[in-house]
Amino acid sequence: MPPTRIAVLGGGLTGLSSAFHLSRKFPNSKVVLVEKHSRLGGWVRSERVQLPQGTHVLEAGPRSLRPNSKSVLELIHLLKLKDQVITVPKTAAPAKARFLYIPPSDSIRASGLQRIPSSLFSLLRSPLWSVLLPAVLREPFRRNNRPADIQDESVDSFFSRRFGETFARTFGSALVHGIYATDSRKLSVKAAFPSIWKAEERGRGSIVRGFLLPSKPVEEEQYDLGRTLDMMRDVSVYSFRDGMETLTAAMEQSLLRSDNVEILKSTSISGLKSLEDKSIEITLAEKEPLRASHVVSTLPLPILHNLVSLPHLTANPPSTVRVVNFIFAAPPKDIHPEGFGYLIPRPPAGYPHSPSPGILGTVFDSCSLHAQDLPQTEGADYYNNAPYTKLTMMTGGPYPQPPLPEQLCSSESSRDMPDFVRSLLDELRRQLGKDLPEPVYWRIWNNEECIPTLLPGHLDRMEELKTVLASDWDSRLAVVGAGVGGVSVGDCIEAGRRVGREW
Ligand SMILES: C=Cc1c2[nH]c(c1C)Cc1[nH]c(c(CCC(=O)O)c1C)Cc1[nH]c(c(C)c1CCC(=O)O)Cc1[nH]c(c(C)c1C=C)C2
Repeated sequence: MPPTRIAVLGGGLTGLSSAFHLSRKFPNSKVVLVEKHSRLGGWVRSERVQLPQGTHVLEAGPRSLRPNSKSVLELIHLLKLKDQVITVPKTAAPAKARFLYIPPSDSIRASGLQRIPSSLFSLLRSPLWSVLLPAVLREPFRRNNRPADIQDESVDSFFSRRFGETFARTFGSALVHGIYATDSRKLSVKAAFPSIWKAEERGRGSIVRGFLLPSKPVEEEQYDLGRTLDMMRDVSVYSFRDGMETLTAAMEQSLLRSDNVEILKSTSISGLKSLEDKSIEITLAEKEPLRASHVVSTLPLPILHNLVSLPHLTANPPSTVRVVNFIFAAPPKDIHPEGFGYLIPRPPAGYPHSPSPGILGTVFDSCSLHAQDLPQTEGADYYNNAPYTKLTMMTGGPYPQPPLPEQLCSSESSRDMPDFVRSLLDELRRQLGKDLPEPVYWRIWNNEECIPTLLPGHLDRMEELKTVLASDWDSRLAVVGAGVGGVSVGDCIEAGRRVGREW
């Protein structure tokens, strides 16, 4: 029976996408979106700040998208956001130049900011060659060393087996910092990087061989893309003129215009139970309970665990990421090299036990996102001529961190720079090897428990969860979101697009 009333729990990316797609797919059903906070959008938060000579978009969460996610392109088409898209071509510096920062204390010979080679020529000239080249050249000739009895393992164990420990720590841990903000020794390779896990199988033990062989064609999903693919030709990454919140705000506006959608903000959920007639009752704090024929939970799994008894909801520990935006009144050329930014690998001795700045990486936002800032730089040469530079430092994850000021703040609200921000700035000067000017603006965001670390065995656990949802809840309760499927913006939108297919 098609759903009569669908409750979508959680108004972040997955919740908004679920409500948007379900309300279109079931136009005769009522969709109620319930969100604890007074705003929708979850971790997607963009803010335009006003400085004496212009305005700048700052992001707290995801800031750019890759064009390979068709579910996001479809939303851009359906929500008519094409004119607000800003793109970075594949040939531009931020697409090509990505860096690692290797501290002088590291055991590998290269130190400082090192460009990650993107071609054989650049590899041969890179001080990183001694870590990269022998590891990659030897890998196809190493014996198949995946133990027969393992179904999954950590990213670090996987890369160490195939490329050696130094490669795994230098590149693997940095990659994992930049996506999951976690320790690569804990993250499941099969859940986080399924294509690499499959490549090893295809290459009969060798990842390199596996990537050289054709992979099985997968059944193509159909998307309503309009002309978005044309717009994305030769694009490396993209965003929106007013930041990523454009996407979540447009979904919210579309839901507000829909006759069959109701949005309940500032509404906490205190319970969830299946009733005799198979409908589901959602208990709300300070409001009448809600009855639904079907429920989509996009809540973080540990939060759902407080509402209902289901297996594996607390298996994955979440990472907290502190994000600090800086604006300097100087062109990017005076602050940093041209490029996307840099990632920092795990220290050779592991993460410290005492609080530290804990920098995972820094994004050179002006390079990819200068089109968000006003006034626009005359001519194309923003790198040499823009009057301002904006960049973002990402900290936390597996690093223990010092306490934050009680009130999260920015240079607008606080006269003095907190010690934490000062320590980041000192570290930034060391890492860039430059005597930087004082920033004219800074802003702290604390993304508390924002990304789950999917521990090995995650995919099997999620299969078991699905089985229980089918047997005990008749598949009327769907559990989706970053803690179940992938953590990227595209994964969250896709999860919302697919939910309810079996209803
Ligand atoms: C709040 C910080 C976040 C960190 N990772 C993510 C967030 C939201 C999630 C994430 N970041 C990336 C991906 C892969 C995207 C894909 O399409 O494959 C995901 C799921 C890649 C990425 N990492 C950084 C940037 C700017 C991007 C591009 C996408 C985006 O804007 O999020 C930089 C970065 N992110 C984090 C750290 C520690 C870091 C360091 C420089 C954590």
